[in-house]
Amino acid sequence: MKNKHYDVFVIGSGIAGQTAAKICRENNLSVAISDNREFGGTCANRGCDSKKILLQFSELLYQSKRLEGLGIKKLPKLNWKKVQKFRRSFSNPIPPNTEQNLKDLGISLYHQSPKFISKNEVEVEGKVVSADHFIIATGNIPRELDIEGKEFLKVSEDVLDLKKIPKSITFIGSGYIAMEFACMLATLGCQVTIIERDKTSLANFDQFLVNKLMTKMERLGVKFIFNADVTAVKELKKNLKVSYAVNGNTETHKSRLVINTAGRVAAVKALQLENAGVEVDKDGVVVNDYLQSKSHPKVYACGDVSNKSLALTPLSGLQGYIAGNNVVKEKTKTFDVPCVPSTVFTTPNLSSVGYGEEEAKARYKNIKVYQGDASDWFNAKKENEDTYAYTILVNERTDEIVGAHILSSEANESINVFATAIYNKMTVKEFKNMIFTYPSYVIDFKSMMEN
Ligand SMILES: Cc1cc2nc3c(=O)[nH]c(=O)nc-3n(C[C@H](O)[C@H](O)[C@H](O)COP(=O)(O)OP(=O)(O)OC[C@H]3O[C@@H](n4cnc5c(N)ncnc54)[C@H](O)[C@@H]3O)c2cc1C
Ligand SMILES: NC(=O)c1ccc[n+]([C@@H]2O[C@H](COP(=O)([O-])OP(=O)(O)OC[C@H]3O[C@@H](n4cnc5c(N)ncnc54)[C@H](O)[C@@H]3O)[C@@H](O)[C@H]2O)c1
Repeated sequence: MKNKHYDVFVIGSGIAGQTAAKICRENNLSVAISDNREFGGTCANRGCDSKKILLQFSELLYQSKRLEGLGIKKLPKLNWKKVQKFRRSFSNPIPPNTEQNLKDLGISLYHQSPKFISKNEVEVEGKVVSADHFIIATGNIPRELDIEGKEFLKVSEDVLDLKKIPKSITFIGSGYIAMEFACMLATLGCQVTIIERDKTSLANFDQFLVNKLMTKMERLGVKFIFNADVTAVKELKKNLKVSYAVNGNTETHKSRLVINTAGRVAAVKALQLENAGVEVDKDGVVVNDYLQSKSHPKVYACGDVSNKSLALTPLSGLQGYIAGNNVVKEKTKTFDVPCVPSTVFTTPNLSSVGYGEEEAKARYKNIKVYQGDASDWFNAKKENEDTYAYTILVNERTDEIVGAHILSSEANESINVFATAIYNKMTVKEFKNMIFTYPSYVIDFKSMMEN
């Protein structure tokens, strides 16, 4: 077996791995990167970007439906084949372009999963490769459900790649992925059912808003089944039959497709990390604030696969930046969870930044909660949209805004204004002193913070 040595060996070519690899290379370290799938990672190949491209078509149809009879005479018709062709025009070039870009920087590429064979060596493509540092950036993969018939389950990337809109679909779990796809497919005429083990959807989000979102989704035709444990999937002639336990009874539901959206776990199995003594817990590779493996400091982990991540693209990029810099110069940067806005791209969007109500109440003595339904405000009415609501949290002692949660058709953009405000510790008074464009959703934020 041939031997090779690099200063740094990066595993995974998503945003985290690429960012770290480039920083190391820019600092003249010899760098290799491996991926056992197409280069470029989840977000660009089979996640955020593909999803947003598809969603804009269902959103356009939804907007047209809202305005049907108010000026829209005929609803647009979708050519799904063309929609998919358009989506692929973004995702197909990602792997070759990513590879070329990395090669141009002088980074060596491997197209296989490495296996650790000692603390500083992996076996990959028939070679034993040693490195001074390893950076694990292998991301997350769907959590396998250990149920009868699990081989019939599809996952999120199959939904992104649908050749046609199915007549019916069932999602197991109602987190980000299921809720986003459910809105898209229901709008496109698919019968959507969500089977969730918990008593609610999106348990980490503001439940006042989640309840309004679920009511809206029910109006779109989505059926929710809560407190249900899926036990089996069976193949019928045309459909799949899902069996689930609810209130001590076994019930069944039939649909054309069943999607496992019951969460994602760190992709570490193939790496044989036990041979390097790298500790892993239920959230991923156990790292310290420098993103160094706690049990093996020459190994770093960044992005979704680290146990300090929130599986979001901007955070994975940030962690890649921190890990790369710490490899170049030890202990130069630490990861403190920053103020992270996130959006569930549902209909309407559910966006959130800062503390939730419970967290804020636990952290501060007195919290002012501005909460309400804004569906009769101008912005919603002009779109004939029936769902628009908010929860904004303010530390009463300092008047600082500490959390904002918005359910609106464009919250994915406007939440960034609250992200800026919270990051800069703005008070309500300071926020209200700002001039915003009119008419806009952002200017409504001032009115939301009235008594
Ligand atoms: C459907 C979907 C929609 C999403 N939408 C959003 C969104 O709208 N906004 C947002 O912020 N986040 C979104 N996310 C999450 C976001 O995609 C991830 O947080 C982000 O891509 C993680 O980046 P990463 O570099 O850590 O990992 P990844 O991008 O997953 O990269 C890991 C890479 O490692 C490779 N790999 C895995 N195992 C091995 C191995 N053994 N050997 C070699 N290589 C390996 C993989 O093939 C992959 O290329 C979405 C995720 C999904 C699934
Ligand atoms: N817009 C975005 O930013 C975006 C979009 C998609 C994904 N992501 C990231 O990817 C991560 C993974 O998303 P996800 O939707 O797969 O997971 P998730 O963790 O958000 O949701 C999983 C859901 O499945 C439920 N569940 C778990 N086991 C179950 C079972 N056996 N039966 C029924 N329900 C079960 C959970 O209670 C939970 O509600 C997210 O946490 C997020 O960080 C982000």
